[in-house]
Amino acid sequence: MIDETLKSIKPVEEKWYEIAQHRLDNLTKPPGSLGRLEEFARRLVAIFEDNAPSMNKKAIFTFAGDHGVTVEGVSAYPKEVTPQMVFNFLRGGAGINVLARHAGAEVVVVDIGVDYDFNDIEGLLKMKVIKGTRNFTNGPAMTKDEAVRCIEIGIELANGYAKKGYKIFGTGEMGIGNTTPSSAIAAVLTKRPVEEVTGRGTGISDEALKRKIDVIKKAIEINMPDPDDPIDVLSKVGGAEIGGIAGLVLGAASNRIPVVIDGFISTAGALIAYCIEPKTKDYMFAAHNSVEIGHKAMLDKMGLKPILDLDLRLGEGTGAALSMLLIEAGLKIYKEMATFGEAGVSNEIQK
Ligand SMILES: O=C(O)c1ccc[n+]([C@@H]2O[C@H](COP(=O)([O-])O)[C@@H](O)[C@H]2O)c1
Ligand SMILES: Cc1cc2nc[nH]c2cc1C
Repeated sequence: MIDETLKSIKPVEEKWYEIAQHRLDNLTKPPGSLGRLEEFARRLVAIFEDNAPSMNKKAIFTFAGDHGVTVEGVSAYPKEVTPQMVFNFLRGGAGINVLARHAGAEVVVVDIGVDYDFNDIEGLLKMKVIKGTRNFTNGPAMTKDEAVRCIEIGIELANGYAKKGYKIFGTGEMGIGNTTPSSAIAAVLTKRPVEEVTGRGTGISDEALKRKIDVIKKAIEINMPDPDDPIDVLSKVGGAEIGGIAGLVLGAASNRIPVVIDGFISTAGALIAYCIEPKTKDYMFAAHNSVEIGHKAMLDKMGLKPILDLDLRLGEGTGAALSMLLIEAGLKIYKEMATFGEAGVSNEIQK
């Protein structure tokens, strides 16, 4: 299934950027004066291959998973918070629910790896691959099959929501401990020292940060993830929600749907997808610059420039929801602004 998806991922065509640029330069403004809003419009026109696309249906996928490595004391919060927050998402009371409502996006909550039995609770997509990953200081977090299954779930969701007419996706996640595997992925795939890509996550002490760095170093030493094999990296030092996000990005690209990448953990998932197929980059928007150090290294590796810089570090998809509003603003400018000709405004630049 992954191979089939990869085959259908095409880069966006230069021709469409030129078509979009031509219109942008005819709108009543000095060329380039709407800055990155113009970039968003150009990219959307090229992704959709449509000069007047609409993005009325938006979905943010919040993948939840637990992490065996939390027994090492790498988070400021207990792992029970993961299922508790899932209930909060389903009741509509979490940060992502508020900001998604603000952005007019639907929140899709996916249990891909929570160490809790939700039974038949309404509103949750039950796609559990694993009841929490294994503690990766002793061996791989997941088997290769489990990692592949997580990616497939992301692809299946992208295919299903594309079919239902959704036009833009956002990524999000919830998982106590998940900045630890994300830093491990960042270190392996960007080849940076662990210290440079490991931060405080939910807000750990200096002492816990030292422990977290040692834990990640040990995990990389013991598991020896192959930096040239992103699925090997995902299975050995990753997490279920990170795999789901990687799959969603691959599926978005194969369906020609723009995907807004949230913060640090989402970017680790996006980086796995990028290393599997670099063409996915054409479909990605980096929502924001997370407080988490190490985020920039991953964005730089993919050549993505974050849209917002609001000192966010919540995850869930909150940054993705906010930046969707700006991406949409760029499209509205493109579709609704008058041209020089229509408005009778002179387009002659004085010498
Ligand atoms: O999105 C981010 O950049 C981000 C940065 C730090 C923490 N988080 C969230 O906090 C949790 C992980 O933090 P931790 O300290 O438990 O590894 C997880 O539920 C994430 O959604 C998210
Ligand atoms: C309360 C809480 C909410 C979260 N949302 C994403 N990560 C989180 C971590 C905590 C601790």
